[in-house]
Order: sequence, then C-alpha cells, then structure tokens
Amino acid sequence: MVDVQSSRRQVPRALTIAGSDSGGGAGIQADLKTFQELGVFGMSAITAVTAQNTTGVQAVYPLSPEAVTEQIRSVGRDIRVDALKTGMLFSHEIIEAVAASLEEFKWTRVVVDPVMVAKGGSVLLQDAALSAFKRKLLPLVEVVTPNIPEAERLTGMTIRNASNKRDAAKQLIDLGIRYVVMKGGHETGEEAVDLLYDGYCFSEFSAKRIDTVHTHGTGCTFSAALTAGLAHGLSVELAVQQAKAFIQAAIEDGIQIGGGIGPTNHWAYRQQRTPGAWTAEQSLA
Ligand SMILES: Nc1ncnc2c1ncn2[C@@H]1O[C@H](COP(=O)(O)OP(=O)(O)OP(=O)(O)O)[C@@H](O)[C@H]1O
Ligand SMILES: Cc1ncc(COP(=O)(O)O)c(N)n1
Repeated sequence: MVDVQSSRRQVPRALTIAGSDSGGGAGIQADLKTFQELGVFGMSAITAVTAQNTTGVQAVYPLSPEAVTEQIRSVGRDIRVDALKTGMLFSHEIIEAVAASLEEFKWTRVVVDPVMVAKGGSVLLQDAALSAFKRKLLPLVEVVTPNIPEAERLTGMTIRNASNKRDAAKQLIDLGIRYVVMKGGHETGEEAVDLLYDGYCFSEFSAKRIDTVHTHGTGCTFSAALTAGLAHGLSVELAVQQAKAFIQAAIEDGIQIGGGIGPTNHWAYRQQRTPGAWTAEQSLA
C-alpha cells in the first residue's frame, strides 16, 4: 500500500469562510492571495457569490446554509485547519451554520472580521443577522477585527475618541471573545492606529496613514494576514504586528486596477523583503 503521508512536507493551513468578490480585491480572493503570500496553504468555504468590481457590488447571491456547511465539512474531515477566518456571512441562517461547524470541529484559532457593509454601501450582513452574529458566533472566536462603524453596531455605542474605543473593546470582550482588534482605517489623523485588547491590556499598532482611496478589501486582507500568522503558530500580538506590516505595504505600493475604489497590492509585502524581485513599477516600464 502506498503511504500517502510519507515524504510530504507539512505546511500551515488556513480556511476562509467568506463571500466571493468577482473583482478580486476583497473576500475569498483577497484572503487566498494573502494566505499564499504568507506561506500558508489556503482553503475556502464560500458563503455568497457577489458580482462586484471596483465601482461597487452589482448583485449578491447567498448560498444555502447546507452548501456552506458541506464545504466546511469537506475541508474539516480531511485536512487539518491551523487557523480560520470568517468574512461576509450575510444571513442569520449562514451564521448559525458556521457556528455549528466551529463547534463540531472544535477549532479555536478563529478570527472573525465582522463584515457588514461594502465600501460602496452594499449590505453584506442583513440587519436581522446581527443578533445571531453576537450570540452564536462571537462567543466562539479568538479574535474579532471590527472597524469603527462595525464596533459601533456591535456595541450600540458611539465611538468618537480613544476612551470610547477602549470602552467598546471592553464590551466586546464581555461577549466571550479573547482578543479585540479595533481598526483605525475609518479615522482621520496622520497615523492609522489599530487597538488590540486582550481583556487586561491595551496595545496600539500604528503606521503612517496613506492618502489614497484605493482601500477595497483592506479589512479582508488584514484579517487574512492575521489568520496566516496564527496558522504559523504566532501569538495574537505578533500576528497583528505582521498583519499591520502586510496591509501597510499592500496599501502603500498601490496598483492600478479598475475605475473606482481599487484593491491593494497583495504581493507588496513579499516584494519589499525580496531584493531584486519584479515590481509593479517595472511592469509598466
Ligand atoms: N489609508 C490607510 N493608510 C494606512 N493604513 C490603513 C489605511 N486604511 C486602512 N488602513 C489599515 O488597514 C487595515 C484595515 O482597516 P480598515 O479600517 O480599512 O478595515 P475595514 O474598514 O474593515 O476594511 P474593509 O472595508 O475593506 O472591510 C487596518 O490595519 C487599518 O489601520
Ligand atoms: C465578498 C466581500 N467581502 C468583503 C467585502 C468588504 O470589502 P470593502 O469594504 O473594501 O468593500 C466586500 N466588498 N466583498
């Protein structure tokens, strides 16, 4: 009999449970690109297919909860999952299916990006799904990564200053989450500051705010990079640090795609670390 396990290299593996973005900048596509760039074998369970480009979301086709469960089961029954993330979950039925799967497989390195509304304003999480999101899903996660408007919706608080951010993070921890990363992309100021809270201490991860509109998929890319770090066995603190560097490079070294809010450059982080690598600029020369 052939020993299929022999002479094969073990690699970190990560699963993304999210929506498909046909334009390639956000959702499943951004997640898999990011996993690949960070040396992680990427797998996916698609929750919804979106017809989408840089000008907005033209249509949303949610999958049935059974279709989502079956994709997760197919992965979980065969392949070890070192870490996973969720993105667009859309409905309370899909949230319940995902929560049941997390319990079935007892996965613990779980990152939830509470995707609610696309940059162009389209709804990616129905209003009726918010309660299931908070009650069924959030108590099962290790890290949640809300932006400011998402943190406001999850807590019912108005967040205007640093003190509000800390209070909102504390309220989220009370739901049973281990770590909260409140992202500062939607704020103004010289620095884009992400706040990490572990229930005891706050720490800040700061980088120069880049003056650009091309931030389609920044949240997906950041949470995927964080998940990749966890799949490699990093602590949450180190995984956030790496994710911050990854997204900074991806926004900074922008690429020209489409006529609207463009995506980030998923290979910029690796390029910055590989002397002599091919660059986006060279391709235009
Ligand atoms: N203009 C910017 N310059 C530097 N960093 C940024 C900028 N915009 C966002 N970021 C960083 O990108 C990451 C994602 O944050 P952001 O607040 O944009 O998430 P998001 O709103 O959930 O994204 P999305 O809407 O794509 O889901 C964070 O680390 C944030 O600090
Ligand atoms: C499938 C999918 N998932 C997430 C986002 C959020 O990204 P953004 O807020 O940058 O539009 C999106 N637009 N589409």
